[in-house]
Amino acid sequence: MVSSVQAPHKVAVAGATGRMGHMLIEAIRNSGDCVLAGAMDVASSPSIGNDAAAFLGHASGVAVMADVHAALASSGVLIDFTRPEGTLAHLKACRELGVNAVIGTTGFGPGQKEQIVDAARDIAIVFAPNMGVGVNVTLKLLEMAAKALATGYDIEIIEAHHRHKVDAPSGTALKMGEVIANAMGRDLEKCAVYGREGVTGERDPSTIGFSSIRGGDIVGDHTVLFAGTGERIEITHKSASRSTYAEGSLRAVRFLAGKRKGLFDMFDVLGLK
Ligand SMILES: NC(=O)C1=CN([C@@H]2O[C@H](COP(=O)(O)OP(=O)(O)OC[C@H]3O[C@@H](n4cnc5c(N)ncnc54)[C@H](OP(=O)(O)O)[C@@H]3O)[C@@H](O)[C@H]2O)C=CC1
Ligand SMILES: O=C(O)C1=N[C@H](C(=O)O)C[C@H](O)C1
Repeated sequence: MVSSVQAPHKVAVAGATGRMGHMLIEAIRNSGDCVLAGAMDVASSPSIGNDAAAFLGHASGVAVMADVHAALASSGVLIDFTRPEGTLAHLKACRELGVNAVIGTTGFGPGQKEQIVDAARDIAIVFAPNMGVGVNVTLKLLEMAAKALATGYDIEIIEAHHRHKVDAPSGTALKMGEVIANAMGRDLEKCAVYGREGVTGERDPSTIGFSSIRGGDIVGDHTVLFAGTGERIEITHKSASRSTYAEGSLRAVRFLAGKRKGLFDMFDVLGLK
């Protein structure tokens, strides 16, 4: 449902010339209740100074800027799909200016995640490794499957992404592992196995395995395999377009309208908790 609370939502986009940046600027333009109020990218980007919607053949009146504070000056919320170090620098500025944030970036280490938790004491943040509705419903299905298949089934998570992706396993695969481990009362940090090579020995039944494939223009595929004796169950989600991530991000923007502080995820946004 499209909320009209505080609409139009004034949205800044970080990584404005990236794959998700472009998808978000197009989704904002088509949304009806959000307006592009700021756009930022790294200082070395050749697009600095250009209109942020030029790639659509449209003039938004918003230039891509390297100055984070200037790009946030007219915005109520930032959508950030960049890199962990960039997101954390942007978040510092959001905190100083009282701008809320939707964070889709993946690849954060534990200390970096703590910084996001800390920022949520002052501003409202939606932080999720996958903004797509379908993936979040898949996470709920996995929770149910993991409880029912707690013994006798080996769990393997296989993800495939495009050749440009820089982090592995994907944030979504790690979240799937976390949801499954929590449902089974296991600690993912202790039971995760990342890739296999050489003489590995027999499989330890308490482990959750991760395999990552990188190639071509694969948008994002995730399969969780529950391999038992005499049967196996596979739960798969495949993304065919990044538009699902952009639409989910705009749902997060609407969810944050009127919120002052706190850390939320897409289960909160979609009412799946
Ligand atoms: N949560 C979700 O639903 C989804 C999450 N993602 C995640 O979003 C992130 C971005 O993905 P994608 O759009 O494909 O990546 P891209 O590389 O296409 O875009 C990243 C953008 O961020 C900029 N950037 C890079 N480093 C920094 C930095 N240190 N500070 C500020 N800006 C920076 C890049 O600029 P330049 O190109 O000039 O370096 C580029 O404009 C990844 O972490 C990815 O895993 C992706 C899709 C969905
Ligand atoms: O880098 C990507 O492209 C994606 N990243 C996210 C992740 O790491 O899970 C979400 C989606 O799979 C696409």
